[in-house]
Amino acid sequence: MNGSAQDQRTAPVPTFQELQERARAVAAGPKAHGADAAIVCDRLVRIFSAQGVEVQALQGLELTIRQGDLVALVGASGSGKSTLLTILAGLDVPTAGTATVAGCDLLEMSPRERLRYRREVVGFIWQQTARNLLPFLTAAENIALPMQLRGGRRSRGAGRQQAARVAELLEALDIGELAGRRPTEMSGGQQQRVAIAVAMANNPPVLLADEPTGELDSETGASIFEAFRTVNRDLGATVVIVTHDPMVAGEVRRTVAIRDGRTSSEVLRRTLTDEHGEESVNETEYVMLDRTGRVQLPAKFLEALGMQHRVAVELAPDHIALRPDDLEGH
Ligand SMILES: Nc1ncnc2c1ncn2[C@@H]1O[C@H](COP(=O)(O)OP(=O)(O)OP(=O)(O)O)[C@@H](O)[C@H]1O
Repeated sequence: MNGSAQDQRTAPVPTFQELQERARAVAAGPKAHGADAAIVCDRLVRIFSAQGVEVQALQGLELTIRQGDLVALVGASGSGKSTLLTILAGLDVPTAGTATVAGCDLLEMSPRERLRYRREVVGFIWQQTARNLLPFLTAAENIALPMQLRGGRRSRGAGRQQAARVAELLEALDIGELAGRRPTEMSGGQQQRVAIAVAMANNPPVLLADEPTGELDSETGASIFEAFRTVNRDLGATVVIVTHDPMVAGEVRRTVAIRDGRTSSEVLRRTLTDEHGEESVNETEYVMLDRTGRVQLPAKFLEALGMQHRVAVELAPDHIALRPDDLEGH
């Protein structure tokens, strides 16, 4: 811009640096609860009725997952993990409560919006390797398919963009040599890595996986987990993995346990570096506190101290102490 044009300006145009500072200030300002979350579930309930019997698979589940997190969901068989995941995937609808994923309200979507949601907002990986890929297509064709189904107005260059995205995903997940192979020509682990690329084809902000390493040996499982880490770190997706695999649960920063259709406890892991540069992993276990003040204590803690029915509770300046009931029978 020349000098005379600058002189004619009435309001000064902010510099790039000023704009950056403003953006930082807005980002650092106060936020509503869950505003920066990828997933927020509030009092989520799912009741199934089968042959006149009602099963409460989710019983008021609360869960917040931040953008960019890599989270494992664990819990006993029948605790409600898959029910939660299928709701988050837009494949099932809760009976009550609210669930929001990447700003989409899962209870309010029209069928058309739900279809778009499943194609563009969440990627999903099933445990059964064969369920994730079409058997008559090669890996590269499987990865291109979600982009073709997304459709919209076909611009010139769309095909080139799709081919570039396929190449990008093949490289990011280190599966370039599988591009021309059909699922029957791949191992289970290779199929799952291709499945992760398929799920990420339309660059969804959230990736969900139900027992993705369930059919694989532990070494192959570790390579699949590495692929999830890549997707989380390099492609920026928030990743939620339902797993029984202790290796997976032990590697993520956050493990959320589900019990009887509710989030019951979680473990947060932080890597600490001491003054000698030695790294150690610090694990802290948390239990959920609901809005009425109820907490569900880990069964192993209760068993260790023989706590049942009633516990003595005492307020200290910085904590609440729970002790076995020493007046039992009174
Ligand atoms: N379609 C359905 N109809 C009836 N009951 C169902 C249905 N889906 C799930 N349930 C019931 O809901 C409860 C939770 O099931 P869910 O599959 O979510 O558990 P899970 O924690 O994923 O178990 P697993 O680890 O064995 O997969 C179980 O009691 C199950 O029998």
